Amino acid sequence: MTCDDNVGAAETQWDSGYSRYGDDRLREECGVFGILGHPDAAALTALGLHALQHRGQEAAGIVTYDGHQFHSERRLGLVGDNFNKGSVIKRLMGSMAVGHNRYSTTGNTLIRNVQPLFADLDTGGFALAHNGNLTNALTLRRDLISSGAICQSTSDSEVILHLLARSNKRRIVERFVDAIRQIEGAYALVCLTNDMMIGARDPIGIRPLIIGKIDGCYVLASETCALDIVGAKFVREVENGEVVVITEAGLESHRPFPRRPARPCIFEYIYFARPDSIVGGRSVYDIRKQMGVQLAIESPADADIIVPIPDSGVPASIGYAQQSNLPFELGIIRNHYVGRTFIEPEQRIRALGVKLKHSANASIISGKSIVLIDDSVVRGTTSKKIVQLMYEAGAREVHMRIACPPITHSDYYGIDTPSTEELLAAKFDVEGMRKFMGAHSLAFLSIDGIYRSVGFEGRDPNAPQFTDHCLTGEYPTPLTDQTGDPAARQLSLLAEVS
Ligand SMILES: O=P(O)(O)OC[C@H]1O[C@H](OP(=O)(O)OP(=O)(O)O)[C@H](O)[C@@H]1O
Ligand SMILES: NC(=O)CC[C@H](N)C(=O)O
Ligand SMILES: [Mg+2]
Repeated sequence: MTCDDNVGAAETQWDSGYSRYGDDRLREECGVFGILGHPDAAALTALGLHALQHRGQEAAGIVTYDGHQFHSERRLGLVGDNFNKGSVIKRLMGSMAVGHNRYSTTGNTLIRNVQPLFADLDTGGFALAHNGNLTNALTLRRDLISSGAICQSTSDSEVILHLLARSNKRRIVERFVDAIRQIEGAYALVCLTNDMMIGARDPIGIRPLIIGKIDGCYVLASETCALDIVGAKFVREVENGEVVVITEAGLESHRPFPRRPARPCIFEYIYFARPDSIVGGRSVYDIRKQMGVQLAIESPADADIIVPIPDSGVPASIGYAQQSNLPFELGIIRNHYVGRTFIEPEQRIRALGVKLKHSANASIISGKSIVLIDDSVVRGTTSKKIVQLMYEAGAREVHMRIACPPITHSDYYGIDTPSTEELLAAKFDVEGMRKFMGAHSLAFLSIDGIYRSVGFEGRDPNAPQFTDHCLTGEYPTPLTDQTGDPAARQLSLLAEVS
């Protein structure tokens, strides 16, 4: 099957539970944002989503409530292309809004899967924005369908709406708690009802969610960079397993799960979050720089200059250069009109994207022995292309250094890896990867090096401080859908093109 076979194909959830529709895409994260009680709710949500664009480039949506009706705009494409007109923002009336940037993990890139999802419940309207991925969604979906549910989308997130609708509890918050007690996996949720905004994080807090305030109004967002853009002040994080209910009267906190230690995803620090965000009380930029420092301590290289692979490799390169006392040089120039390539849906386009995105600054590279630094290697598309580019620009030696350990396992919590076999580090050992890339030498940061960069002495094997399943294969929740009946992975018989 080629990538193009994806178009118009009925949707099936394949072997490992990932959404494979004939392409080998690796997708990640989503961005969520919500605000209650502000006259410019839709405009601020559009700005917040803009700041969170790095978390999802596939589609964006905003739902508002004006006291009488909900208004929804859900579009395929970037926030800046779809929510840049006054007329669109004007249509989104009301002082309550919730927004979402999507990268699909379950369900194709179709308008019916674009969030926020909306349902008319007997308690009123309910809009849902979800970052993460549910690991028992297919099992729940099959049960719901066999008891009469008619699913409107093929996204895992929709099961939450059905569970809410079917709950026999009276109050909406009780129904919500009833619903999230049945789901497994990763979720940071921002929801809107007729009179409240609800935020929730899964019991170990895999995906981030923070609380801010602007002009006396509460804001919920995936990252602090979304607060900064609208001028909101950071209040605190929504804690793991916490449900916050925000009304005009203020914020109420609920604890529907037994208390457990948090285990947020280590990849927020490695790649996902924006470097100017503060995640878990730590600056992402500082941590990435520390990853570079640790990498230089563990795997020094005899070279002339340090060259970052933009964008995410930049902070680690600064740390590596400082630690090794070598000059930091922009040997690769990044084209600003190409986004994140790792999250590009199709491998063919991703490969072209990498080519378009990075150009060699030959006057810096020529004749030099260089250390190339990137934050991570997934398929190896970027590193292979860039090593080649460096040699073409006249590099004498190219030493590749990666500021995280090899990614050997797939993710089930909001990053859509194609299959474990397609991860470069699952196919080859370090020497095999070096040969694949064509580099003179190759080294990865150790797992303890990652934990040291975040401020610990190392990884606590008895109670790991983060979930690092992609690096260790230790999954922190049951993977129910992986053990279920493969027949249940047929998501929809309907073939659609958009
Ligand atoms: O091994 P690969 O499959 O190529 O994936 C890894 C690359 O993808 C990411 O960059 P991306 O272009 O997505 O985003 P960035 O601009 O934030 O670095 C990451 O920073 C690596 O450079
Ligand atoms: N990456 C995400 O957080 C995706 C959210 C949800 N699972 C979807 O596919 O729409
Ligand atoms: Mg990169």
